[in-house]
Amino acid sequence: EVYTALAEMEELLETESVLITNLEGYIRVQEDKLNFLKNKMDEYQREHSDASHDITAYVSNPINAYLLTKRLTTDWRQVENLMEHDVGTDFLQNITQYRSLLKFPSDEDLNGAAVALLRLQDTYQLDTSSVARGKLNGIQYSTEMSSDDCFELGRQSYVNHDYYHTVLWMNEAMARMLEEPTNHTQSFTKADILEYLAFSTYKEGNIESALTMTNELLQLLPHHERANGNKRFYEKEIAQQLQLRKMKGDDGTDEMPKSDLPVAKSDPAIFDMTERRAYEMLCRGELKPSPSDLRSLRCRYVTNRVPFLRLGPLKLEEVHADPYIVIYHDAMYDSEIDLIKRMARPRFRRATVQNSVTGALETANYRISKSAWLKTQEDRVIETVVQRTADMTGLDMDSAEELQVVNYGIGGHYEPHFDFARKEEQRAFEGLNLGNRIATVLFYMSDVEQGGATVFTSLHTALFPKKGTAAFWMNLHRDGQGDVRTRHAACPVLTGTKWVSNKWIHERGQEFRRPCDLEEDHGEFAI
Ligand SMILES: O=C(O)CCC(=O)C(=O)O
Ligand SMILES: [Fe+2]
Repeated sequence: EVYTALAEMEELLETESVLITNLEGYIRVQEDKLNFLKNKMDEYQREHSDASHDITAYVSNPINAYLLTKRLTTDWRQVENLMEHDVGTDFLQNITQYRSLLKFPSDEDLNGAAVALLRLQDTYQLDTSSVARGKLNGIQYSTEMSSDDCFELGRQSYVNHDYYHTVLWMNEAMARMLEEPTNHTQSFTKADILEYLAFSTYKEGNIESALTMTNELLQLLPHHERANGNKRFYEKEIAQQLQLRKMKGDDGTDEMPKSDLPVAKSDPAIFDMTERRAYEMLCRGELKPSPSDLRSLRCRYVTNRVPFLRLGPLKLEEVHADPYIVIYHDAMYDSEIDLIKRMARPRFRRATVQNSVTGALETANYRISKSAWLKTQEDRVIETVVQRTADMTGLDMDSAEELQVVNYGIGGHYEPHFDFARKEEQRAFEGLNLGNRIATVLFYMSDVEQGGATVFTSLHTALFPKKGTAAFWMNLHRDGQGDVRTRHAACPVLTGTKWVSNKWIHERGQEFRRPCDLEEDHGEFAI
């Protein structure tokens, strides 16, 4: 699929450009054909009206007689042949060939892109009509959505069992439809919208509104069978509820209202509402650490860890005291970033997560991105970056994983998680034999126009990407236990593109650099 990385979606524009050229070609050939036929018709008409003035005189001229006969035999055959010849075939064949050469999105991509748009709408509290008008978080972009686009998004939500967004987008489709000039090629009618709206409104628990909409639908199409059945159901249900309110008791034997609209399985929510609220508020920049948390934080140059740093000190900014989280500025240079992106692009694979039971790597909707791994020895630039990571962390890099380069897709995100493996995840990092992930270094390789922050849900701390900076924190306490306070997430990218790379460092080899202890650390700085 392509929707999981914007870097890959760029290729779709190339596909589109080829399709446009192809369509242009088809239209030109079709127009030539029609022009030829039109000229022929004019010629026929001209001759015919001449002849009609005096039919006898016309045919009595042997030349005319010959030409008339010719027009209706060989000339006409040519017309028939041309009418019969379907100029579309060649162009369709071309498109079939392109399918194996060019990148085409699939239905899964369409669904992924739709779900992404809805996720952005929820996380950033974007109101439906602003989104439809191309406004994202107050910034007006050039794109607008037609009623057809809104209807499709509503339908997609319905298929995903997401009745909440179905109602929002079907209402928007209706509003837009009434504003737009009559469109005869529209794939849906007002009645279709009402049917989706009524059923989804019922699913959302509002039977009265569902009934009102069904009645409205029946005014348009009085014999709509399903709507008539649903109307009876809703009326009965409302009557029963009224009765129930008077005296308790309900036999609940009624048949459910019917819908033949397609439905797919939905995902269960994966993190609790309190954390979700914190996560979303952090993503929107609405939740900040308290002033007392911020008071102790400093910026400083790091010059003493290795001699090289006297020449090129690291620029450290503390962002959280306990657990200690810092940002290094100018931790990766533009030229390094360019090369790393170039190396990663052809190797992108959909990012996976580890199944906590089986240890297997699998894809999940809560992590939408593509990633690639780069080995230290592959290029001098990677070596330099890894050396700098050693300087930034004071940790041994022999036990570090390869550099993981990540590009997020439309609304790409990674929901709250720990980078370390928990006790129950016995099989995590199996085979590496390097212990748990003791530390994370997260390089930001792009600015992100809107959204895409890294947020620590229990620390109320958000890091907004700035190209060239790197975040660093320890995932484990001194006693080797995971520090649950490091739980973090990547917020959905609202606009712009987000590139990061991860360097995960493991426990093995850090014994003298960060000696372990029988106790947890208590607020002492890690570096
Ligand atoms: O992209 C981000 O901001 C965070 C990524 C992350 O947490 C991860 O890949 O483990
Ligand atoms: Fe992470």
